Amino acid sequence: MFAPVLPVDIEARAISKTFGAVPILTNVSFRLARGEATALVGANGTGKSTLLRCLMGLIPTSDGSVHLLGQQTNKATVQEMRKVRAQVGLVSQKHNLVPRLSVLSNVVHGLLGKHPGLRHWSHALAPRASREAAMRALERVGLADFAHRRADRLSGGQSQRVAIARAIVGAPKVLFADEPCASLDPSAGEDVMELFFRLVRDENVTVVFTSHNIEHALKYGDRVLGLAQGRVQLDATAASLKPADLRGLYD
Ligand SMILES: Nc1ncnc2c1ncn2[C@@H]1O[C@H](COP(=O)(O)OP(=O)(O)OP(=O)(O)O)[C@@H](O)[C@H]1O
Repeated sequence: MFAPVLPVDIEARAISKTFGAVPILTNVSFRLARGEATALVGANGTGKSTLLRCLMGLIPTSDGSVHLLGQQTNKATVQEMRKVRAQVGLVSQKHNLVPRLSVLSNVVHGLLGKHPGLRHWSHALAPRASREAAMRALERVGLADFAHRRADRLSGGQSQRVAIARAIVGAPKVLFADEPCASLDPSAGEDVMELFFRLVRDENVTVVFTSHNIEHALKYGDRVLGLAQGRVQLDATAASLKPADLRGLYD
């Protein structure tokens, strides 16, 4: 019997990226299967965030191609890209909530990709189904009681949980997380990582996350991709690695 072949949700084919004349990413290739969590690690400035932005189609590659959920991003029409983006969520290092709006409105914003337009700007305007989906997402991150609080009256850990609710409200197939707990203290950071990975594992979401925390990379990643000066230096299952194998990336 052959093991079933999982669909590939994200593929980088020999991608390179330069800013001006400066090479940032060079000949980066990998394929990430459905439901796989990949930790992207490497020293400061080695190109992790740039790679995430290329994978999401937010910036063009200089060479090579990205295939996200079956769509070659540099060949996609605006409508095709919109369709892909509606199935993709992002959790960034700083939660990027709109401070003056309610927690619930901020979570409703997670549906803007699926329903572009003013109605998904504020929970008061949003259709009932969207408000209910946002409430369910808040329940899943344990913050239903905070739905009507202003976003700027939350702690860092609570804000990041709201950002997670916003990322999952549209039931994405793929989630990108750029140092999701970098701004949190170790205990709040651990809670956020536990919660995030419990939710994504429940839904078989494909995840790419960056982290400077070697323990997190090995604990939450199925696979670890290590970048050094914009090249893939390490590509292995987390189970086959020890912390020392990753420390070399920081020398
Ligand atoms: N828009 C841009 N224009 C010019 N250079 C850029 C731009 N964005 C990033 N860079 C440069 O690209 C390099 C890689 O940056 P990037 O943010 O991808 O690294 P990183 O691995 O995510 O770093 P960190 O771990 O510090 O977050 C850096 O030298 C950065 O200055």
